[in-house]
Amino acid sequence: MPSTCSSLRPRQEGSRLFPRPNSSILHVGMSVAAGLIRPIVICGPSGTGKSTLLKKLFIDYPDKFGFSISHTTRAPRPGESHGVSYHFVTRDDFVDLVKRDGFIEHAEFSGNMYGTSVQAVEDVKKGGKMCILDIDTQGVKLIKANHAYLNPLYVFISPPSIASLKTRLTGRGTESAESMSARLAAAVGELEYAKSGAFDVVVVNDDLERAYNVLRQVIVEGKTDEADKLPDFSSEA
Ligand SMILES: Nc1ncnc2c1ncn2[C@@H]1O[C@H](COP(=O)(O)OP(=O)(O)OP(=O)(O)O)[C@@H](O)[C@H]1O
Repeated sequence: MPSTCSSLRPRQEGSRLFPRPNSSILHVGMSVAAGLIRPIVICGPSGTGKSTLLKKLFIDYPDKFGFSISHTTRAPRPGESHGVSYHFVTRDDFVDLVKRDGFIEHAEFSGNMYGTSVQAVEDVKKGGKMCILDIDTQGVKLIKANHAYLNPLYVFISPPSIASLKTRLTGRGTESAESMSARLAAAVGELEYAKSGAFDVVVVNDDLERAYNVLRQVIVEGKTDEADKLPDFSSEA
């Protein structure tokens, strides 16, 4: 399926809708007019509400965001077409693109390779739209290390507390006890990474409408000064 730039997690296939300041770059709207559209990196612990927030954004602004097409080595399914659902490529071609550093991130699931290419992100930009990359901290580190020229705005979606994260993951009903522990353990590392100042903007997803409004102002209106502060999780860690 076409998706915004994706995190390539297995959940992407099927259920995931979205495969992720400095004062000179605050005005996304103005940047669009000037042809300087920045990709938006959205990152945050699993269960913090990234998909929920992005879904609202896409509904409210259907024309503002572009869809990047992922690469895969799996065979097309009925109804899927090349360059629309995915770029369907051979394993040799995929590996060749990996070697040429053509992927922002790539991963293998169930014997098939998937990747978000730099070209796919740039194609969205060329089309005059913002590409949202919903990726994990590993992906953020890869972009910073290898593809910093993409110059994204790094947005961290934070839970109000680790306890609330646990409640949301439980409420979503998608996780086994084992997966829940793994996600919560990963969250601690992700929050530490956010604390290091890796993100331009933090949005605390406490009340959904409030958080959505902050995210909307940051992404659509370029008002990064409306963003939140990272909560202090030290009493919970
Ligand atoms: N502000 C909020 N208040 C309460 N519940 C919320 C809020 N935002 C999202 N949720 C709920 O929390 C659960 C997790 O949200 P969601 O699936 O959007 O998280 P996610 O960050 O995209 O997770 P993953 O990275 O695992 O895909 C969902 O059941 C969602 O309805």
